[in-house]
Parts: sequence; C-alpha cells; structure tokens
Amino acid sequence: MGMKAVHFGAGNIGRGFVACFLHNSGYEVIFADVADALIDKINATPSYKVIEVGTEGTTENTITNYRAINSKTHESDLIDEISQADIVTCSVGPNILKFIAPVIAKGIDRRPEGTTPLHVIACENAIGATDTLAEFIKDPKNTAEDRLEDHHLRARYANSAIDRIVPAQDPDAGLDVTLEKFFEWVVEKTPFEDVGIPAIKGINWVDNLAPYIERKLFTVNTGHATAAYHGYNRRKRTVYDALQDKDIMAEVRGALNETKNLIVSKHEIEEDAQTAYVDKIVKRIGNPHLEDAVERVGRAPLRKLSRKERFIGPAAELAEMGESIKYLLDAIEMAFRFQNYDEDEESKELAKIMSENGPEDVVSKVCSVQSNEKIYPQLVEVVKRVQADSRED
Ligand SMILES: NC(=O)C1=CN([C@@H]2O[C@H](COP(=O)(O)OP(=O)(O)OC[C@H]3O[C@@H](n4cnc5c(N)ncnc54)[C@H](O)[C@@H]3O)[C@@H](O)[C@H]2O)C=CC1
Ligand SMILES: O=P(O)(O)OC[C@H]1O[C@](O)(CO)[C@@H](O)[C@@H]1O
Repeated sequence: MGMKAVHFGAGNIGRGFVACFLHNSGYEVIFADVADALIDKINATPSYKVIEVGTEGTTENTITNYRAINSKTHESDLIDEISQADIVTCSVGPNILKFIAPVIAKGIDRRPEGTTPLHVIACENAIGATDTLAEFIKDPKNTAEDRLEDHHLRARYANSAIDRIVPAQDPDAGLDVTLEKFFEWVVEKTPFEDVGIPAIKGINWVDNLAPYIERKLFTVNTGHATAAYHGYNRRKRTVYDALQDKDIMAEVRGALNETKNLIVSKHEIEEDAQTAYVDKIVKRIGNPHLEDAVERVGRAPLRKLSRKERFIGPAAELAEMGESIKYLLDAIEMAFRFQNYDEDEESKELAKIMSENGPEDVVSKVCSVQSNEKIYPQLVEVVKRVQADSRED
C-alpha cells in the first residue's frame, strides 16, 4: 500500500507548502477541512499548481493524488483514514488545534495493533504547536485514560518550525497557490527515531528545535508583522509598499536588531550569522512579486500580542535582561491600533477589550504580563496612549 498523509487545513500553507512536499515525497494526501466550497473544489479538480515566484523567475509544481473530506460532516470517514494513515499534519491556525484534536484522537485510538505509530506534526506559527495538539488529543475528553499508557505505540508527536510566505490568493486562481521560492521546514527527530523518520523530502530533521523556532518566530514573524502593523497604520496596501517607506524600514530594522540581541545571547548563534539572516528576511518580506496585503500579515492581533508570541515573547525577555525594546514597543503599539473589523474578528475583540478595561487589565488580559515584570509599566504606557487616542476619535 502507498503512503498516506492526512492534512488538516487545505488553505495557503496546506495546499502550497505541506501537501506539495508530501506529494513530492510520494504520499497520497487527504485534506481535512471545514469549508464546503473548498472541499468540493478539491474533489472536483484532479491537479493544481504550486507557483514559486521571485527575482530569479518562476517555477511550477503540479500536485495530484489528493482528495478532501469535511472533518465536521464526515467524521467517521476521516477517523477511518487517520486509523490507516502514516502521518497527520495540520496548518489550521494555533487557535483551531483544539477543534481538530477529537477526530485525530478517535483515529489514533482505532489504529490496528502492530501498526507503526502515527507521526503527528503540526505546522503552525507557534512554539510547541504539536505539543499543544498532543495535549488536546490526550485530554480525557478525547482519549480514555486507560488508553494513555500505551498511546505512544499508536502515535508520536514532533514539533516543527515552518517558514514560507504564502500570501492570500487571487480568488480566480482556483486551487493554484502562488508563493515565494524560499522555504524552511524544521522538525524534531527524536520522537520518531525508534519508529522511523518519515521520508519527506525537504524537511530538516534536528535534535533541538528551540533555536530554529525562536529564531524564525522572533525574526521572520516579528519583522513581517512589524512592517504590516506600521504599514496598516500608515495606509499602505502591501508589505512591499510599507517597506518602501524609510521610516517603516527603520522600525523593522530596529525591531530585528533588538530581537537579534536575544537570539544571539540565548542560542548558539553567532552575531554575524544572525545579521545575515536578518538581511535575508528583510529581502524576503520585501519581495515585490508577492502581493501580500498588510491586513493578512497583521491578522489575529490578539494571538500576535499574546505572551509567547513574536512581540511580547522577545520583548519581555529583553526587558528582564535590561536591553532596549524601543522598536518592539513601537510595533506593539501599532498592533494595538490594528482595526480591521470587517475581516478580522480578533481585531474587533481587541477593540472591545480596550474599550471595557483599564490599561493594567488590558496588559494582563491580552499579553498575560504580570505587574512585577520589567516590561509591565512600558506596556501599560503603550496601552494608555492608544486608549487616549481612541477616546479622542
Ligand atoms: N501563510 C503563510 O505564509 C504561513 C502560515 N503559517 C501558519 O499556517 C497556519 C495556516 O495559515 P494559512 O494557510 O495562511 O491560513 P489559511 O486561512 O489559508 O488556511 C487555514 C485552513 O484551515 C481551515 N480550517 C479552519 N478550521 C478548521 C477545522 N476546524 N478543521 C479543519 N480545517 C480547518 C480553513 O478552512 C482553511 O482552509 C497558521 O498557523 C499560520 O500561522 C506558517 C507559515 C507561513
Ligand atoms: O498567521 P500568522 O502567524 O500571521 O502566519 C503567517 C505568517 O507566516 C509567514 O509566512 C512567515 O513564515 C508570514 O508570511 C506570515 O505572515
């Protein structure tokens, strides 16, 4: 029997990156999603293209051998597929992991005895996303307690860092996905070592993921979101447009200089190597061939302003170290000012929290920062400023 992968989330990263790599490595891909129109389109379209664009030109990959299942309305079909799959991956967004866990748990529970354990890899922009998913799967609501002791015989979990810019797609593009040429997919290998590491071409298997994910999240995502939030507040359309503004570029460079201090001091990464990495990232996010709207890159501000994320995560640590966080605070302020109410539920929720709470409560609710932390008073000042301006509007 051929190799089978179940991938949750047939969106941009799902179709454009993860499924493309699985397909190129010989897997049949079963997409699990909840969007009916997308599921129908996948099942009615025998192939789609992944189109890489950059200054070096354009390359195309054709993806075949896939189908899609609605994980809400066709749960039992999906449980069958998961019980026989080699691998489950997902790119649904960190807040959705709890919703996909029950069906994965049921599929795992049904795996025939003696089958190689299911390899589970979450591909989200979050530290420890697979661990988070595993916790939901192993929650007593989803897996009976008497099945936990030998759960490792049925499933193994590895965290990953995934990096590729996939902008929102042209509505007329069908299933085709246009994305940047660059990619990085780093996965922990230790959880799989005794049961076999999946043969997925392009994955960099490592023992210790922490430096990779922190470097990625606190450089690519911090820089990208900094450009997007400043760009949004200065009415720029795309991240490329934002970076043409030298004040915004200075903010991005400033923020990445600050996170560089953390990355270099915390991990075994040389300053020169991090400087070169930053330069490469600034070029990537400024790719003129990607029509990447500031609204997409700034999406979900509550998630992006949360404790372990791209702004508060590094800024809180740097503040404790006594390092400057001026530019990170500027970006945080712009994130608090992101008000894309029509398209972004989280920005509405953020505005509600801002209007119903004092600045101290906002900082504790949104950023989970405690009053005894060094960054706390600086965050309170930021929130006060944004609240004062919105009262004037
Ligand atoms: N787009 C990008 O450049 C990158 C995105 N990521 C991460 O990948 C994840 C997905 O991002 P995108 O692909 O851009 O988003 P997207 O919005 O294009 O795709 C998400 C997909 O998940 C589906 N979905 C939502 N709820 C679901 C559920 N309960 N069960 C199954 N499917 C469900 C949606 O219908 C959609 O098709 C996020 O965590 C993001 O941070 C990571 C690196 C790059
Ligand atoms: O949902 P998030 O965290 O914004 O994830 C998407 C981000 O990940 C990146 O692709 C970087 O890998 C950015 O392009 C993009 O903004």
